[in-house]
Amino acid sequence: MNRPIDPHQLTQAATTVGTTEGYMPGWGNDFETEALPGALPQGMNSPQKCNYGLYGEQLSGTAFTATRPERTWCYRIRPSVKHSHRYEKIDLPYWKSAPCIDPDVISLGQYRWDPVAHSGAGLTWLTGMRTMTTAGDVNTQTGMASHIYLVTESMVDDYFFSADSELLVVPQEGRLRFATELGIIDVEPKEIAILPRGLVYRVEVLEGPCRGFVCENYGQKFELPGRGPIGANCMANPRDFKSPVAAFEDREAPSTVTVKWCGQFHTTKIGHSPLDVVAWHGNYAPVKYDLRTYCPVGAILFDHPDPSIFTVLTAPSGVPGTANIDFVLFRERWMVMEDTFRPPWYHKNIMSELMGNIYGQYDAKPQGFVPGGMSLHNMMLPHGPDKEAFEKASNANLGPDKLDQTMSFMFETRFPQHLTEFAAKEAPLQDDYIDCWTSLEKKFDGTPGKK
Ligand SMILES: O=C(O)Cc1cc(O)ccc1O
Ligand SMILES: [Fe+2]
Repeated sequence: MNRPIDPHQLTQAATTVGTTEGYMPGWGNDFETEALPGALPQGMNSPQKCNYGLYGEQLSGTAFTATRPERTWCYRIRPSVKHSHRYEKIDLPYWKSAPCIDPDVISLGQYRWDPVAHSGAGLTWLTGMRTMTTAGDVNTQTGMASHIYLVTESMVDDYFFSADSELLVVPQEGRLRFATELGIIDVEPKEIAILPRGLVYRVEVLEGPCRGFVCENYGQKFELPGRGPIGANCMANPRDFKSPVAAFEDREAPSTVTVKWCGQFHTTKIGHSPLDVVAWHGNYAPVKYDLRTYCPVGAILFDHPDPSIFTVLTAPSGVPGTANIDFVLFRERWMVMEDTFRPPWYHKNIMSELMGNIYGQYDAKPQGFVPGGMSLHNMMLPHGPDKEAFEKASNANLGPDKLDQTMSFMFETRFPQHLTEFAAKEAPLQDDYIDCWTSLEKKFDGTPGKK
């Protein structure tokens, strides 16, 4: 059942200069937005009485004392404490958290999956989340989980927030709406969304069925990577990230709020929509980004750079230069390098590489890594182009060549990734994946010259 939000129940801030279709541009800006005139206090955060009888409430995504605190002030119909009746534990058996190490599952290896198929069962954002890998430890706020979501049904009077993580959502099929406390974000394939830790939302199906990938980041928030010698432009540009304008519901209805907290799920009943923030200001907000605006920079004479050149966002681990997670995008681009083996080289990496295909063909794996599919090349395990890609690239005529109609991505983490039981036993794992390298033959015969 698809029940998108009823626009008559929702009061959204008027689009103003600097906004596009209900979104405000800029990564990490200090935004201000109000859905009713004068709802936002000016010049201070906590007036003795807020206009319209609203309650002021701060949502902090960083420690109060962080160097650059990230927080948002919300002016809402009811404070969030009104939402917290007793919590009851519930089971969402397919949504796992680290540490989740199953002794019967081997994670050491190279793995690839076909797209997880829709089952025909009605699944929501909560019941349709399928964890593939976990890394680190949710209790120490390190590492991540990767998930596939299969969503066919809207949440109706049901709301969710994750105290454990921010969620990076990468749609591959269908259109979703995130109706959040801070406004509405719609996403479709070739776009991404980030839902900050602690933010309450409801997920609706705008066009189903919906499938996609989620990186659940237990650690420090994603940020734009330092650009170094690349300078101020190209890659992901700050203005292409969009946060929603304020939108609220004043609706009394028996509802539930489910909370993910230290890897467990609890639910509580409330009597109204918690999406009741009439105005807000701050720099801790959900955001969407169109991957087509990512401007790739690469080698323009010879050789193949490290994939970090395609980093869209990075989540620091505390060790400088060593990310908890890098989100890396392999998109359409020109290949122009002279006398160069152009696809990814063979390699082993201390970081572990979880990849997903959004659409098209990935250059190192022309077959088998299909849209909706995933692969995992875990810590220090060798991988690289399959036989077909190797032969083609070693013998190609090296004119300028456009890699067209292609978008794959990588969640790369400093921690080893552990397969869930679902990934190892239920998801469509390709048993023959490692055979893609079997037929690479020895070409060395002791004589110099190119073979
Ligand atoms: O393994 C992969 O396909 C991802 C990747 C791409 C690349 O261009 C260089 C290194 C790398 O790990
Ligand atoms: Fe790799």
